[in-house]
Amino acid sequence: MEVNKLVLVGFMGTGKSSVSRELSARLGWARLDSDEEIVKRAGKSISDIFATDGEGRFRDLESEAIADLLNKEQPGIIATGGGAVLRESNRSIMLEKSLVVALMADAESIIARVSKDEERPLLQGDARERVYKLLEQRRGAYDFAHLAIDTTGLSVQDVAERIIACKNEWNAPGPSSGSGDATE
Ligand SMILES: Nc1ncnc2c1ncn2[C@@H]1O[C@H](COP(=O)(O)OP(=O)(O)OP(=O)(O)O)[C@@H](O)[C@H]1O
Ligand SMILES: O=C(O)C1=C[C@@H](O)[C@@H](O)[C@H](O)C1
Ligand SMILES: [Mg+2]
Repeated sequence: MEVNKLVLVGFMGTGKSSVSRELSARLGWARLDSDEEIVKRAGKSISDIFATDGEGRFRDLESEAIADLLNKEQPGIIATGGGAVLRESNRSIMLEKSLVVALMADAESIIARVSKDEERPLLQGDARERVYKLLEQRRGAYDFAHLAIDTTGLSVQDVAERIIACKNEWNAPGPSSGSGDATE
């Protein structure tokens, strides 16, 4: 069966939200974002959820949002929060229901990208130090994805093009369809 969901996973600032917008425009698929869904459902910002309800509550809302978005009938691109991969239940539903793409970038690119806005509670304080520490803690956390793309030095458009090429290859009929090692 042809894949009709793409899930983007990756550390903060690797471009999941931006690339999902580009993919949605090119494929005509719905653009869904677990962070945005959580904010909509909770009626408050991610920083407020962390501050008033705690990270555990945020993670529960995140798991619910991811499952609900993946269970929609319509084709879609789902950008996930940077920590969505931490729960095994999230990883398994993503792998079951979609083509999972991990976006990567080197630490300095991530720092440059995330310093443009303040909406990341886990990077409060010294963002540079926090990025290096969290990247170390999450080493390997995104390796479960079906494919990985290093976005360092690539534009959002370049990344979207590569993902579409991989999706088409994944769907293509043939002996290696869907089972080959598409990891870049
Ligand atoms: N390939 C890229 N090259 C340069 N800048 C980029 C690239 N991808 C994203 N950006 C910029 O980096 C910033 C963060 O991107 P984005 O919000 O898409 O990341 P994210 O992975 O969704 O982060 P989060 O996990 O925190 O939601 C934005 O300002 C975006 O314009
Ligand atoms: O990496 C993380 O744990 C997070 C990333 C963001 O997308 C948000 O989901 C939230 O700030 C937590
Ligand atoms: Mg995002």
